[in-house]
This record gives sequence, C-alpha cells and structure tokens, in this order.
Amino acid sequence: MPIGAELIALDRVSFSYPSADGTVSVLNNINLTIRRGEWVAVAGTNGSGKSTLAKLMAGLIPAASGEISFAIREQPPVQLVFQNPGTQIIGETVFEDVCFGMENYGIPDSEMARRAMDALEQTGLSSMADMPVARLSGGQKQLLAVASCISVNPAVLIFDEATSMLDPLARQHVAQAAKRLHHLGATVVWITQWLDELSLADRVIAMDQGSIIFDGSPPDFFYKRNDQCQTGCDRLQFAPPYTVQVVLSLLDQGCKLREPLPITAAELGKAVSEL
Ligand SMILES: Nc1ncnc2c1ncn2[C@@H]1O[C@H](COP(=O)(O)OP(=O)(O)OP(=O)(O)O)[C@@H](O)[C@H]1O
Repeated sequence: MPIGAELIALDRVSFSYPSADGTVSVLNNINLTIRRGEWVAVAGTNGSGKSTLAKLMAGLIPAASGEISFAIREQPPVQLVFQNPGTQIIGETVFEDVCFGMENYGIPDSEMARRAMDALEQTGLSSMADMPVARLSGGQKQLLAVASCISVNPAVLIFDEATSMLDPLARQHVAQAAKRLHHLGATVVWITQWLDELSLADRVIAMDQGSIIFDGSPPDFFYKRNDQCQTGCDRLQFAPPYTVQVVLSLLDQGCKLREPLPITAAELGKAVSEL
C-alpha cells in the first residue's frame, strides 16, 4: 500500500466507561484518519482521552458509537506501548520477554535471537538481556516494552507516553528507535506530554476533554492563531517549549523570521543566522 494510504479511520467515534451511576463519556465524536508513513504526535491535558484513543486505534476496545476501520494487511498491524509498562511484561528475563512477543506473531526461531538483541541494542538494554525482569527499574521496564514492540516490526507503532519515566538519554534512544522504524516504513503515533517531542512529528493532534481541538502541523500548533487569537498550545494552557518562547519574543520585538517558524533550537539558530 502506498505512502499516504488510509490505515486507520475513526468516523464519529465516541466512547464511555461504565461508572457507579451509569457511564462516563470519555471521547466525543472523534473523526480521525491515520495515513501510512505519517508520524502523528498526540498531546493533551490529563484525562482528555489520549490513552483511550490509543486503545481504540490498537483495536483493544470497541467504539461505543461510530465506526473504526482498519486497512492494514501486515502482521502485526498495530503495536501499542502502554503508559504503564508493567501491564505488558510477561517473560522471566529481559531476553525472554522480547522473544515472547515474537513467538506470538510466528517469527521463525532462526531470526528471533538476532531481532531480540537488535531491539535491546536500540533501546540500550543489551547488557541486561539475561537479567530477571523483576529487577528492572520503572524506566528500564518502559524500555523493555518498547524493545518488545519494535522487535515484531508492526505497520503502526503507538507510543502512549512511552518516554514518561525515561532519563534524557533513554528518551533519545527510544526516539531514535522509533525514527529508524519510521524510515523503514512504519507509521508512528506518539502520545506525549513533552512538547519538545512534537518536533519529531509531521502532524500534531491536540485533545481536550474527549475532543480533538487541533489537527495540523507542529509549527501551526505553536504559532497559528484561531479567531480568538489562540494557538492550539494556548487552548491546552500548556507553556510552549523554550525555543518557541524565544521565537515569540523575537517576533514581538519585530524580527522577521521566515516561515515555517522554527520550533527546534537548530531551526531557530538557522533562522536567526539568516536575519
Ligand atoms: N478503565 C477505566 N474505567 C473508568 N474510567 C476510566 C478508565 N480508564 C480511563 N478512565 C477515565 O477516562 C478519562 C480519559 O482517560 P485516559 O487515560 O484516556 O486519558 P489520558 O488523556 O490518557 O490521560 P493522562 O494524560 O492522564 O494519561 C479519564 O477521566 C479517566 O479517569
């Protein structure tokens, strides 16, 4: 299937969880299409429904109303790295855990060890291959969950705040591993609270109270204002990353920076050097 083909489409999807006095509505009327080859970042306030959206896109829960369609032929179609890594770790040792996922997808024994070590290498865990999983720290468990998901080479990889417990170096490892799969053709959905990670994406979805309030490019998320003069970032009441704050300050002072406005330090350096 070509780059840009529709892979996952949500059409007027709503979702509610059961509660003591009926149900609590979590997602309202979501329309969203994920296309092959995209890197889509999802940002949003706590409790806005990001993890629920991730589970719907991974086919783990059904929509209460509306329709979700999948047009993915590869196996496995979607892998979701959960926010809480404990929920997806099964093996006794680090190496066994990575192999467990591959066994489920029928990856030949002859390939398994090489793919497991490659995934552990990419996530910085290769020296811990024989360590019992119970001895891993929270962040190391998060890295193991990432390694297991990347080892099976899914068509769509969904990271649900998969870097929330990681130190800056480990975050970089995970981002690089995801980028590598993306270059090889995987589609990436990257849910994050770290706004500097939005620069990795082609497209940003912002969620608030169960609705998508922004769907556009990373620069537009930080700089494009609606009729109420608010950006997507303003509407979430999130402080923009430092680089974006510097750009806004430069614009306030009358500097003319070329479009698209910079969102990373490297882009800002280049834009300033061209003034
Ligand atoms: N299993 C559940 N049963 C009942 N309510 C739930 C369940 N899981 C989540 N919720 C509720 O659904 C809402 C959305 O939760 P969700 O985890 O999807 O949000 P989120 O945007 O991922 O939040 P966060 O950024 O805090 O992880 C929250 O109000 C939460 O309390």
